[in-house]
Amino acid sequence: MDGIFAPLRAGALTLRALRPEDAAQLHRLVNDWEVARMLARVPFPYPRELADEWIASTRAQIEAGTAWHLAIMREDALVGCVGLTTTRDAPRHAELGYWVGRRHWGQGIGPEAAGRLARWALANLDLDVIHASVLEENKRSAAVLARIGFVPDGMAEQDFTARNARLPVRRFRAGRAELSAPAGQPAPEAAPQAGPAAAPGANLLLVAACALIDSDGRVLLARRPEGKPMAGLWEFPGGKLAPGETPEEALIRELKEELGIDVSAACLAPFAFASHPLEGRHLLMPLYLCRRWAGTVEGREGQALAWVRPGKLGDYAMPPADKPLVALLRDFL
Ligand SMILES: Nc1nc2c([nH]c(=O)n2[C@@H]2O[C@H](COP(=O)(O)OP(=O)(O)OP(=O)(O)O)[C@@H](O)[C@H]2O)c(=O)[nH]1
Repeated sequence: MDGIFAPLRAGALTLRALRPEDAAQLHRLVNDWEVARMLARVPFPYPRELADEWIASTRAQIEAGTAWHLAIMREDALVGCVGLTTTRDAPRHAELGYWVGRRHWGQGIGPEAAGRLARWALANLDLDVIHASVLEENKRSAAVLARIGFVPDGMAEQDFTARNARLPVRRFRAGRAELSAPAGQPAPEAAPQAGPAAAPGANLLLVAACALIDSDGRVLLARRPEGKPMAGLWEFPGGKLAPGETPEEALIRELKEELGIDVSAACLAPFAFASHPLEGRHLLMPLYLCRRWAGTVEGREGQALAWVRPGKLGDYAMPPADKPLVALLRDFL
């Protein structure tokens, strides 16, 4: 096992860091004109030593946090590679690419692997947009991107090493709105239609949230995990009100479930509220402050947590509804 990257499961596939011993298999798959001719930076013929060098460079990039090129494994066999590279001159943007060995084509490996890496990246890296380019003639790859949720983003040109030519490429892009549901699953629940007969407030989404403040005056933010709408954004812990619950009851329950702490209603001080359109509904979210709780704060649902100084809250990407709350908190604390 190597500790530089925790492998990702994608159906029957595993995406893991490339290892030196993958070089021979990788070389066999990529040293194929049908594969190399579609890839911008792959030479043909592909020298065997290049596989060693490239694998070493991918491991250095993962450690530096600049790119994640991963082996697509099915059982013990390497079947292709999928990669995501951060864009140096555009913060919060990255570029996705992948290839699958010819003998493994037509088995749904591309969408499964590329979709998983793209969703993981939006949830775990500081990104908002993922781009991808495919050679204009590469209809198969364009279809894979569309299936994952990528949308067309115009045309461009790129140098293709194996062809020794500059060729037209189709650009694609996807953000949280496009990638929030795993491939093949429906997008987040549709908003109920509030017709003329609907009860007042029927379109409201009631969410209670809490700014936990520690003894150093730092505020707790939690990162929305992969698979949820807006994955990767930071938010105040909390959640939707269950039927019949008060905001305080909902928060006490959510803070126990999400963070493993016990909070009493007397320690929840109402502070401000957010009122914002959200996915066809209208979010109404009271924000409480809490400085006293019992137990140790831990991410019970695998979510990343950060204790943030008020002056640094602006460095964390949060849902649009939270922006005014952050400004108020900064002034208050
Ligand atoms: N907890 C919390 N939710 C927020 C914040 N800002 C904001 O827009 N929201 C939105 O309010 C809703 C919170 O609901 P939730 O967290 O219980 O629900 P969920 O969709 O994540 O999952 P669930 O339905 O499985 O419980 C989400 O749509 C979330 O994006 C915030 O600061 N804290």
